[in-house]
Amino acid sequence: MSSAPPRLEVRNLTRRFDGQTVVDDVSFSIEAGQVSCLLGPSGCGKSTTLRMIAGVDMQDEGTIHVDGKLVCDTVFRVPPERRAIGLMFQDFALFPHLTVAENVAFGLKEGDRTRRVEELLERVSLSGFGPKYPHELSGGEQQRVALARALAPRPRILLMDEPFSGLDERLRDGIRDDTLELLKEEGTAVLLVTHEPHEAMRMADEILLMRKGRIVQRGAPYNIYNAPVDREAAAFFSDINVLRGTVQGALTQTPFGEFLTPGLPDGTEVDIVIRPQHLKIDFDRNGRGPNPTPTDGVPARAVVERARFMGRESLVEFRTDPGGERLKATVPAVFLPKPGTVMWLMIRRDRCFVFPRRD
Ligand SMILES: Nc1ncnc2c1ncn2[C@@H]1O[C@H](COP(=O)(O)OP(=O)(O)OP(=O)(O)O)[C@@H](O)[C@H]1O
Repeated sequence: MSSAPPRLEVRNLTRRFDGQTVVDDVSFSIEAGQVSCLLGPSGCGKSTTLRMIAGVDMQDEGTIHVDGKLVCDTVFRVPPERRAIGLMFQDFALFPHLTVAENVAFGLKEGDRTRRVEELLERVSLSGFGPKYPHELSGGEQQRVALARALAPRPRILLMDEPFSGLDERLRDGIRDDTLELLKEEGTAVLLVTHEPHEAMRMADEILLMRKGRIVQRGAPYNIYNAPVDREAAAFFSDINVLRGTVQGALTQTPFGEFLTPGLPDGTEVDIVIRPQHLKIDFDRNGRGPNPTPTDGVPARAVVERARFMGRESLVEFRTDPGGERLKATVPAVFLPKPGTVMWLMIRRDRCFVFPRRD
């Protein structure tokens, strides 16, 4: 392991507006070549965090270091233009009166300017676009120019705030992948802000899940998705089903049999959370369902309320009978049973998360 300090290190960053704490003791670091994603719902403090790192807003508490050098604390402050930090925001605002080449060259000194502009335009597949003006380009092309412009001065860190949200959905995944490839090649440390879990999963080496000004969980996309820290974190990434129950003797009774809920005192109310893709659907066999198994527990009888085809999968909504619990299941195929059809559901026990209820 290298002993070099992280490219970006944020420690105990706090920001208050009108007595309200909107960024609350946030700490994280990003290595060169790493893409980290601040993910969270609207208003949780993502952009404010970014603005403090960029230097256009100032924290009430905490420090920011770049390559081990202090860039900002509550007294000392390197101005934004001397932080070697590139910015790319949603409305990437190319200068309309400058050509594509002039836009990309904007932050560059004389010298290898022409070569760097050509190199970057080629890299974002826009060779030959140099003399054009922004209004002659599609949204996706403009976004690629904005990326080239942001990377041209070889920033040590690139801050991106919802950079893809203005784009046509069909273009987005391709542009995200191309962007990621270029960022990795350049070795820039990237902090990307988004409220879209899909975007974070696609782009990030590490996700920093933010809520009400705090980072509630951090980790690789796989870990965040498969080991959410609480019910809200699970629900942020997909629809969820919640089975409610009460702990009795380290067990909780559900329509799918007993669940082990060790370590929780008797009487604790728990939510057992399962994603729709981890419900298994089986047919009714003259009033009988499949046999119980250790991995899937006891089957529960359920009646179809509604089934919809979603393109990549079918979403079937059930109501357990007896019990009346609403449950959603997805199937990666066309599966559209009629409302009123009796079926049986089982749940992958290894895919369930148990959380003490908070509300
Ligand atoms: N200059 C300001 N003055 C007062 N309140 C502010 C200011 N800037 C942000 N806020 C408040 O701080 C909170 C966090 O805002 P911020 O823009 O950081 O959230 P966000 O997570 O980026 O949301 P979004 O995804 O909608 O941009 C919000 O409640 C916002 O209204």
